[in-house]
Amino acid sequence: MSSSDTHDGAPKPRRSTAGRGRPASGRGAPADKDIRPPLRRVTALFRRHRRWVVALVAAACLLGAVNVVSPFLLRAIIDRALPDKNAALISYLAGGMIVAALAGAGLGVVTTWLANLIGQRVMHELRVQVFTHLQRMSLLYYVRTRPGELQSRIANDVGGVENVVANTAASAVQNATSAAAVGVAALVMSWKLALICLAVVPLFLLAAIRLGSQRRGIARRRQGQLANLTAIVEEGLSVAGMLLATTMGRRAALAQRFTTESQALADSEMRAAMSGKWLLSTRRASLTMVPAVVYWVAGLAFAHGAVVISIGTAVAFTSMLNRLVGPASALQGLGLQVSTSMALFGRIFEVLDEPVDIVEKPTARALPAVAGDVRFDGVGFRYADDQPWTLDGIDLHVPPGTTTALVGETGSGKTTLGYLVARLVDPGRGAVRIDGVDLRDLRLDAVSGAVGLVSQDTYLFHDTVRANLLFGAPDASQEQVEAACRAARIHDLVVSLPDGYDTVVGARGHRFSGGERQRLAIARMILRDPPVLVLDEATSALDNETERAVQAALDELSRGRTTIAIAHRLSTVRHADQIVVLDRGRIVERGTHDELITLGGRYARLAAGVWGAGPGETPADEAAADPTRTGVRSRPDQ
Ligand SMILES: Nc1ncnc2c1ncn2[C@@H]1O[C@H](COP(=O)(O)OP(=O)(O)OP(=O)(O)O)[C@@H](O)[C@H]1O
Repeated sequence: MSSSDTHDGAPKPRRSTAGRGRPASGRGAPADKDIRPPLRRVTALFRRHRRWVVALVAAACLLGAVNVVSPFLLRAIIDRALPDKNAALISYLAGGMIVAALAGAGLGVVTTWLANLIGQRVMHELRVQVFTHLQRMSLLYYVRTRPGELQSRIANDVGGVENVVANTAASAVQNATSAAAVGVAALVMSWKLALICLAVVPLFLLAAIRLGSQRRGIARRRQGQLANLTAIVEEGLSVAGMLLATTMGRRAALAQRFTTESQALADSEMRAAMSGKWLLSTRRASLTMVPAVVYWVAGLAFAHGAVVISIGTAVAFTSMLNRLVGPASALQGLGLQVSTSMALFGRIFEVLDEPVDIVEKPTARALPAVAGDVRFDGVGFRYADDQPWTLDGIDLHVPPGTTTALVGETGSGKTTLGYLVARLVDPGRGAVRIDGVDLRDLRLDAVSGAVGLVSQDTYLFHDTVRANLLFGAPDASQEQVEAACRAARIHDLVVSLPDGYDTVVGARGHRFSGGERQRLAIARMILRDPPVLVLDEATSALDNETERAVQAALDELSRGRTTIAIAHRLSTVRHADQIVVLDRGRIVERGTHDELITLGGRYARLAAGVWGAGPGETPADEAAADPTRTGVRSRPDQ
């Protein structure tokens, strides 16, 4: 289970900072960067399936042998059975050719089946490996990775390799063994003729090598362009992207970007399809010319009264060479496909090599009964080594069951502090502890079981209300689901819908209003029941009734839990056991509302500016406060 399991909602994206820190491959790596992996690494993927690989090679060798039997039988028919007019021998030899053809067909099916089996298993494992590796990546990785890039790596790159491995592995093995068998049989039949024919092989190899590197370059570019296209689709054809493009009048510009990328992709596809076609055609033509040379040499010798080879050998030899044309062409084509797939493997390994920054120690422990005591001991954090500290010298104690409200100007580090509690990021200095245990010494599922994060950007899957609610607590009963929804003040609304709890929430939950989505997220967290809660209150203005419903739901959720709230509501702050004021990553004030108002410092100024709150105010004054509360925090990117 990942540490983000209890996190309700996707952490806020940061357009402005996406480029900072270590560049990730995912952030639009140059499309033509050479990332060819070592062959050893690719073959290692197949090692687990070596028994099947041995079976495949055995079947293919058998197929190759069966395929060269017929020319020998043909030679015997022409040179022996026909001159002797031996009917029995003719039937016997022709029957043998029919059996060989049938056996060849059967073995062809077996090799195809085996190759697909191996290919699909390897690709399935690779796909799962990429997905699970990416799942372990931290929040920061996702912030800096372009949307759509990872989908492209899994769908286009693994899919591309899959196509090559599964579909052409069979013909690779079949053709290689067939070509080898034909070579051996040709030497046995007439070594002189065979040597003449084999002389052209090095030329083919040279051509194949040159074409291979050309193809790899094209493949790398093409995959990069595919990723670009996927990213544009992901960004432009989502609810948020469509809204942005429409309201900003950028639909045409987006379509133009898509058109340009699509055209570039079409050009690459064209180049890929045509690369080396002339070379290939010339080579195929020269192969088909070889039989003419055989008849020429044998014919001239025969015309001059010398019998170099028998007519049967000449016919059988050329029929065997015909069997070489197919495999040789296929092999050269395969060489190109292998080059292409190596480029794709390179892109896949690049993702697999991305280091995981939030790791679980081998000695990590569980946390059986969590009291919910949260402590920051001298915590410092920065998003990259070359950046200033976002948080510094943070010493904070949040006793079990109490509420701490974080307030401060925008960019002061409140959200980052919340991320540290949920171990979405690790501190650079000091330690964050729950019940006295450093989060880095806990198992990741212990952290996600202990800390729940409700962010303002509620994330719901495109699934039913029930499935979304059960995401964090799959074993919860219908009664528990309903109780959670009642507590979150959303049950009545859900049951009033025609499909009730089976209503599909739509992409990212857009079938529901912002306030309803928040309450669904709160119900989901109530079901999950974490002892520690990080609450990022929404800044968006809700109407009074929704506001009250959300507030009641939040109160219900926080009850009995250690709550660290990034607070925007006066009620949250006023009732907090402790208010912590952050300024440029440092705690500058702490105390209760009344204490801090009396102090007359930064909090007092902030409270007066945002809520109009002054000394001695009662909670009832809240109703008169500015409901938008935008002064504390504004997010240009939301
Ligand atoms: N992924 C990131 N990479 C680099 N810098 C970041 C990243 N996320 C946040 N920051 C920076 O860290 C600082 C603190 O950000 P944080 O989101 O914690 O502040 P905040 O108090 O929650 O602000 P707001 O109220 O606007 O949400 C800001 O200067 C911000 O630009």
